[in-house]
Amino acid sequence: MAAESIDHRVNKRLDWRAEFCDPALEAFFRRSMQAHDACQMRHALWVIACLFLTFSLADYTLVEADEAFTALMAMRLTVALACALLAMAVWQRPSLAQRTLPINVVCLLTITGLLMTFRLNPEGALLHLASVVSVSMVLYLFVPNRLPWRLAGNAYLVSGCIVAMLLWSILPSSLLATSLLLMAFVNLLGWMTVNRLGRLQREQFALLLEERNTNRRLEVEIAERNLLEERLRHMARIDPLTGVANRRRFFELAEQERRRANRDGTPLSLCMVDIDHFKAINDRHGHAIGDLALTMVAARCQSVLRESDIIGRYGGEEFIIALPLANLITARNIAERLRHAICRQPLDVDGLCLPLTITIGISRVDDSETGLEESLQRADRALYAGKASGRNRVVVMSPEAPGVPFTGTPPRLIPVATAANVATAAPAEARAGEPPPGPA
Ligand SMILES: Nc1nc2c(ncn2[C@@H]2O[C@H](COP(=O)(O)OP(=O)(O)OP(=O)(O)O)[C@@H](O)[C@H]2O)c(=O)[nH]1
Repeated sequence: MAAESIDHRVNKRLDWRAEFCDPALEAFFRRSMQAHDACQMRHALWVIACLFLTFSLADYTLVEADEAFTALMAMRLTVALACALLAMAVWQRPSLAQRTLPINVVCLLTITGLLMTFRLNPEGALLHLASVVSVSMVLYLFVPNRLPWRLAGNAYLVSGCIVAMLLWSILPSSLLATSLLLMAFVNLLGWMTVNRLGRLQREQFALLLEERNTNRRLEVEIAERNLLEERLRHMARIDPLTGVANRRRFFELAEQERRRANRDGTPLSLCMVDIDHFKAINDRHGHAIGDLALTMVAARCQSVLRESDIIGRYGGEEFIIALPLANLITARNIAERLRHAICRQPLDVDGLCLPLTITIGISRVDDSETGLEESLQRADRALYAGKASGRNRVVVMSPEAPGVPFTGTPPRLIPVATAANVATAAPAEARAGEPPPGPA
């Protein structure tokens, strides 16, 4: 079971075995302890194997080199070999350290082998007692068996030891009671220690899980907040209806462009775009259709502009565009393209065919200006001049004659307004000395 599936239910309650009452949590704990248990198991097995072989030295001093000694050695070697084999198997497959069967088979073999030494060497009473105590402690402290199996193994060890001692009269009866007390004490101590260790481990594990759950919840919360912040930032920048920059964002970006243009000595032009007779669309078809039409006009304008151009909604049915690197001639050409993009084909708004036109007022930001306000006013004046002179046209306001716009007749290209051309009111294309339309 994955950590996520036991989320929110880290039940710290433990049973008499010092295991989690929740079986899923216990299984998860045991799985997470697998590597640790495997390591512990390997060490325990090597310790038992070494102990068994070491005690053969004592056998050698106590038993003469006869058949009994050979049998003892054979038994000790068998146990040591079984332990070594299991240790190597656990090294290969750590999951074996938590399998009841192989652990208990080796425990059974070890304990039986130990009891057999009683028979083969009835003289070494104290040696046997020491072996029983050692193996008992190893079974409790190092073999990562579950508590009932540890208790069962030790019960077999103690009862076998008592039976063997009585059967083969190994211990004088005066020492039997003391030995029993000693074994009972060792078992009590072992049980209490295992219980305490198990509880501590599981309490720590539960705390760790809780901490992990809290961290995960915090991560989710942080991600949600970041998303919300990003959405808010987006909402603070974008006009929700048309998807273009809102007025505040437009002026942030346009101001950056103005400073860059000023620094690099490059041109920057502003276009004020207003939809003609938009009120009539609202009145005739309703605001919902008006909204859709606004969105489509913004999209058509965007499709004509370059990535570096900045378009924003100025308010109502008015848009504003900053054209970096565009002098008035280029700006006028771009504005004409915008105008054509809108008027060349009626908008298909929700099945309705809406013929729309726009009027555009243009001004260039002058190098001497420290903000966008003045050029904005000029563009606004040009726009209103365009409205006044019939709409559906581009009007350019020259910085040299800011109060006097030049209006031309669509769809002809309209040159930069100057005092001279206003005075003569000659057709734009016929004006001599103007540079031809083209990139700035
Ligand atoms: N549907 C819709 N209409 C809007 C929105 N903002 C402004 N308007 C409408 O746009 C219309 C603008 O009307 P006017 O300022 O009289 O301009 P016009 O009708 O376009 O006329 P001219 O600009 O003189 O050609 C008003 O009816 C506003 O209600 C909007 O977000 N959605």
